[in-house]
Amino acid sequence: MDAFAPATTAGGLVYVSGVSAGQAALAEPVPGQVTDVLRRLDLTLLEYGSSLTRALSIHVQVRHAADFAAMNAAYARFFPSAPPVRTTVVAPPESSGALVQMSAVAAAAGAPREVLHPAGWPVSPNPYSYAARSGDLVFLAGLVPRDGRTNAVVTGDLETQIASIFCNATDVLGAAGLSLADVVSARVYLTDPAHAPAAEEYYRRHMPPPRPARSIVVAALMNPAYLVEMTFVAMAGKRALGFPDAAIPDDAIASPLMRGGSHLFLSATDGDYAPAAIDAHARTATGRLLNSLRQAGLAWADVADITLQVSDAAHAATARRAIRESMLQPLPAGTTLICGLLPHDARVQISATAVS
Ligand SMILES: C=C(N)C(=O)O
Repeated sequence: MDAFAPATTAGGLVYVSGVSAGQAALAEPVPGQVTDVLRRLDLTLLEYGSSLTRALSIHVQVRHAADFAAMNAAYARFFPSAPPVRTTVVAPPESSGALVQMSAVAAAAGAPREVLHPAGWPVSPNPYSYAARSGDLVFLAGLVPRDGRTNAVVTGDLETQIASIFCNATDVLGAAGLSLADVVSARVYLTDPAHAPAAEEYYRRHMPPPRPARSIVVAALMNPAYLVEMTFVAMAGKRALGFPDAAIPDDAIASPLMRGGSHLFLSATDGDYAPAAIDAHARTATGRLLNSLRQAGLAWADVADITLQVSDAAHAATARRAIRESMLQPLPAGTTLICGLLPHDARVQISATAVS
């Protein structure tokens, strides 16, 4: 019983669930697996009336940071021009032989697609664009502490690194005529949970309230010097709270649900805390998500895509089964991310995108 559909179409976008290489390619090294995964994404997108060339955003999980260069070389062959934005983190795909897992969001048939580049910036050293727009929705690449104007890696403490990410984000959003006040969704990847308080303090000072829906997890990144990566989605001039009646305090780190036009972004909901059983964690997280949807006048059927964050690969199948048992058809697309969670005693978290 799977909790995720292979893909869903909603609001002019196709959401494709996370996939690893098929059985026949699992014995291959990284280039063969990357090629197989991208072909599988393409086939699914074609079935849903889109294609890999119309991808807006790809999320990549690699098992070993040492495979980054080989992953990039194989990946680049699929995108000779105008590649989608991309976020890459070190996270073990669930299947034991898999070295890489990817999920995608693409423009549906007939929907516009355009990549954007900040004025004066050199091209990215890796095969991804910095921003991709479809209609009013703008996806940003996972931004790392690398000065976009020079491609120099920014070392230093967490505050220095986040400052460089916010500076890059300002330039990239500017290329779309947007600002940080238009961000509807943020995903934060920290390499060390001890950095969370400093990251939250900087984020609170620089992200204008009401702050976007957000998830924050712990994962290693592609360059050992990086302490943080952030992925934003923005919506031109249409950001609004998902629950218009709910007062969100100005110091709240995230809004539970942020609307951008017809798209709704739900912050990651926690399950129970250790030592509860994993299925209880997953049911609680699903219940909280459903509650947020109901408060916004939405239902499970409006969910297009979910990210299931679990603290251990051993929890993934149990969590998915419990989610599947607590929800109704139709199934959303989904990705499982095995990573460190915050707070440290969380075991399961779920974030989602819905379309009304
Ligand atoms: C830094 C990235 N966004 C990447 O390599 O995907």
